[in-house]
Amino acid sequence: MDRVAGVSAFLDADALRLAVLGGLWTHLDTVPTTGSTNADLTRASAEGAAPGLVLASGHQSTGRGRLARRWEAPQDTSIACSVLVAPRRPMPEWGWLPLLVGMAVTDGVRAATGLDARLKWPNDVLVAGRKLCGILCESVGGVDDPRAVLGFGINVGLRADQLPVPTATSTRLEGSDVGATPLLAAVLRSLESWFTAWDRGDSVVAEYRRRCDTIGREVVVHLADSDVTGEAVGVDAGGGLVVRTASGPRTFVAGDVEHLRPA
Ligand SMILES: O=C(O)CCCC[C@@H]1SC[C@@H]2NC(=O)N[C@@H]21
Repeated sequence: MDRVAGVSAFLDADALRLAVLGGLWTHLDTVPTTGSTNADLTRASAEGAAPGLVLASGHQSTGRGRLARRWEAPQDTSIACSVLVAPRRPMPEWGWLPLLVGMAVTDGVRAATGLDARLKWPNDVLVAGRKLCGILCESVGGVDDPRAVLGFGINVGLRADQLPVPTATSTRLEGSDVGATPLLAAVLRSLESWFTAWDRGDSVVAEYRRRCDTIGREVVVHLADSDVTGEAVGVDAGGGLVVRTASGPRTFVAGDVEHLRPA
């Protein structure tokens, strides 16, 4: 399904424009419902839209998750948002993009709700150990004009019986009555600063480490065909997790990480 134009009662487009447009974000739309905001911006990019575009919705009928999973929530219970960017960093460093979004969501949630949001590598935003946000970044455009769609979904008003899995949570369930509009504005402002800093070549590793509960812990990295145990010691220039294992350091660019104990 394509996006349905109209006024979203959940996300106030005028207030969001006032709060975030003017720098990196150049154009912002909200819609009550759509298929997938990532799909919409992928299409918009192919049709010539300029980077800086933001699309947010209170509902998706075919929301995309990682590993070809679905990402869905009842109408106006979860923020679905995607932004179109044109990173200048070399592509091998684009593994940082989902990490930057995770940092921005962590900071935005903390600023707008006061909740103690933390990161699990690469980009799981957790509150009280439960997942508040899903992030999906996709490369679009050609070799001459590479771009990325950065998509994130933040659970806001979901009740316990509406959670997709028991390990998920929402700002409401964690005790915050924050509205979707101020929360999204805080996340977009933070994403602008983290993306801009990283894109001009600043190191953001120390700031990522400060927000991340994975580094400094004993972890198990679950791979398709094996499990690797060791101490997570850092994140490299490509966004990969560096783990000190019994057989030496290894870097993982993907994998499901389980936290064991503090190292
Ligand atoms: O599997 C995950 O954890 C990632 C979920 C990403 C969901 C967001 S919601 C906005 C954007 N549009 C999509 O279709 N997916 C992402």
